[in-house]
Amino acid sequence: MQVKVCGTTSVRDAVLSAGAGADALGFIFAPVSRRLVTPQVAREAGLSVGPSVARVGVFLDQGLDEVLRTAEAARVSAVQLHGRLSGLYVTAVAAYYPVLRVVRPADLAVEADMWHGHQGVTLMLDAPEPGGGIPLDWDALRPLFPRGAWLAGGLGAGNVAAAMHALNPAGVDAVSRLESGPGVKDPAAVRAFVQEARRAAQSYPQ
Ligand SMILES: O=C(O)c1ccccc1NCC(=O)[C@H](O)[C@H](O)COP(=O)(O)O
Repeated sequence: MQVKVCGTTSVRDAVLSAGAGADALGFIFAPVSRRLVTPQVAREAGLSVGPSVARVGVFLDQGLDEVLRTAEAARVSAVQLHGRLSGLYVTAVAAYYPVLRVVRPADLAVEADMWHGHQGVTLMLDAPEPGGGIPLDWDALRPLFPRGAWLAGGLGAGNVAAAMHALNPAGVDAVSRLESGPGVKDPAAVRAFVQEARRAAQSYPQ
């Protein structure tokens, strides 16, 4: 079970999240985000935590060229793709990086079929508004949730165990509930989130 802390905007927060035990850090390169980070800062932050922590570049409806150039400049180890994207586009990115393909509940069944058995693409179920802090209806999604998929959407220390119990995801991801302000991590909230996710993973192993 993997734990990703998203919306990293500084070396300080990268070190904090890695120190708390996060497996992956998210760096958001979507201009609409209040957690936008430059490739240079993301690269520096990635270097500050070492290679055992995955560095995930996060994009929303951006051109293929922009995604690949930004990912290269930031030296990320994986790419997370939000938005209305064709299968061809996702496959093209997956030729270069492991992909977390983010889907909304309404698209879950179709996308799960599309990517079933594709080694380089992992699904992440998220709320319709990324980074919005709104949890999904986990019980309603239980029959649809694919094995091996990740879960995001309004997760924090207070609810990650219940979400994992309901859906048994392969990874969890969060941002809003881990912040003291947009793009600034709350150290206690980050530590508690990682700790609770680990505790829940021991109670409900994959
Ligand atoms: O968080 C953002 O500002 C954001 C903007 C545009 C695309 C993606 C974004 N975040 C991606 C994430 O991976 C978030 O962690 C995920 O959506 C969950 O967010 P939250 O519900 O706030 O925990």
